[in-house]
Amino acid sequence: MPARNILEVIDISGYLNPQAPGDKERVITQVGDACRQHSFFQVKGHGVPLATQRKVIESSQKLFNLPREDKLDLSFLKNVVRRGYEQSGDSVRDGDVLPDLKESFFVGREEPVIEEPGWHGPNVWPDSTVLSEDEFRGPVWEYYEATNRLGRIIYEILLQGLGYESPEDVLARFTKKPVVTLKLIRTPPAPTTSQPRGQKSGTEAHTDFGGVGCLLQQPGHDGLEIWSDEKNGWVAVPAVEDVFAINIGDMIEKWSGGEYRSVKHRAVNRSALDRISCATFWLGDVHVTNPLELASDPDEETVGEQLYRRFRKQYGLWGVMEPADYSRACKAENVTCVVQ
Ligand SMILES: O=C(O)CCC(=O)C(=O)O
Ligand SMILES: [Fe+2]
Repeated sequence: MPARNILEVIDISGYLNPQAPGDKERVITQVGDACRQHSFFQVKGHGVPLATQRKVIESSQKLFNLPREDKLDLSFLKNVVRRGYEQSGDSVRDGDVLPDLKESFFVGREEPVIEEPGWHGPNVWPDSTVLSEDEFRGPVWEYYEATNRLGRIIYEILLQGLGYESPEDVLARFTKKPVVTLKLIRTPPAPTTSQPRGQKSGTEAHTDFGGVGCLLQQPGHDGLEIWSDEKNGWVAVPAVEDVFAINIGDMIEKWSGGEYRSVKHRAVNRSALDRISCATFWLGDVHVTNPLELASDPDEETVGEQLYRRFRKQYGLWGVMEPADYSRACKAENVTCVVQ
């Protein structure tokens, strides 16, 4: 396997629109090698239109620039399907004393009613008098759909790299209604005064919960750093327009028997300006256990259970609800909840 640069940008257009025999296979090999060596790679030629990327960054800025009260009206902690606004300070990473500084906004698959508390239901959108459809909901949804497609394609490529010749058949086992979450993030500049223990900025060091993460950094606003065992240090990933950073989460590490590992990363904004990033996490169906034959899981943990385990820890400070509590919360808030 040729040694690959951790910051290599792989052009996946040969997979999406092959022009010559071997184009698809070349991409599959490049991605597979990058995953085995670094569990991280970047892509161009991905099919997400540039205009869609630019608009989602502008829309995110508009949302985060709203008055704090307007944002807190949309709080994800009040929402039974965990959509909406996460204020700075809500999330704490393993081993850290103080919480992340970043603020976020969560969007997921749009369902008309709460089908499954904690997972599937309507999104939370700012009222159109606060941010019009054109200013926020439209561009954000367009981006959600485009990166939903990209995440699925990356999964397809990863599965082929693991030796599955018919990725569609494998995907059919765990993606009937996959959880796909978009997180819009604003990371403030790192504080200039000396830091209390554990708090640097933005998003502290962590691995992602689940499957494939597709991250767009606001061009020119670096921040993402990947841990490299080889270098025994952090590697800064430059924020280049039209390039997505892709990383593997804990669930794929488990499912692939460690062949693809979950990479530790963090976001530190070393500039004087705010930084926007947009992360789409492509997971799987809530109730499936490992659909691959590469590793057995004696606990038979489902996708949903894995996510809850991590989510509870990360937001434990604020008492995140257990699944059963969601239906009670639905009743209390008088919202439709089809799961009791
Ligand atoms: O903001 C970033 O660049 C990284 C965010 C991230 O790693 C996450 O939200 O899981
Ligand atoms: Fe992450």
